[in-house]
Amino acid sequence: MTLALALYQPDIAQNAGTLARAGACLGVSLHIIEPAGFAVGDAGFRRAGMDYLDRAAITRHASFAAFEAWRAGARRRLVLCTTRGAVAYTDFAFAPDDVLLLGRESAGVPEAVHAAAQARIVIPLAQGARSLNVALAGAMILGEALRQTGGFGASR
Ligand SMILES: C[S@@+](CC[C@H](N)C(=O)[O-])C[C@H]1O[C@@H](n2cnc3c(N)ncnc32)[C@H](O)[C@@H]1O
Repeated sequence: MTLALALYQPDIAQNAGTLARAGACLGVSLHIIEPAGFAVGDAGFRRAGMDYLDRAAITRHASFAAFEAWRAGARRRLVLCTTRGAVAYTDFAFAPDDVLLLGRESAGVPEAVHAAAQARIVIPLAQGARSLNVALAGAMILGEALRQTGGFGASR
């Protein structure tokens, strides 16, 4: 089993498409927790994902509850990437089957989702900076998780 990315109610098709392409290139599945602010057939999603979307493993979950039901069945840990994280991502010990959850561009995740995660990790930022673009944050954290777990070059 390999790492997975999950997007909580993403607002911006281009960000989700960028992460779908990253997932396809790096052998990582992508879970989209609905409702999203765009249809998965959206032109911006397809433009960002390009032909890599044909190779992407994308699962759409109708709600956070549905996503949690899948995750419970799969027995996978939920690692929330959040500007309110307690642990720097470089100090966190990733497991090869972790699910890395990214929040919504406009609002992150609600408290209940924050509380449901087994870990909350942060990319420490310069003083006064609020947050990174979600696709960039996802790429940085996924890169570290793949490095730690020997996941580069593996397939799903
Ligand atoms: C644009 S940010 C959301 C901003 C939102 N106002 C908030 O405070 O959560 C979108 C998502 O990118 C990820 N992200 C952005 N910057 C991050 C950071 N420094 N550390 C960890 N995750 C980050 C988080 O998953 C976040 O929910």
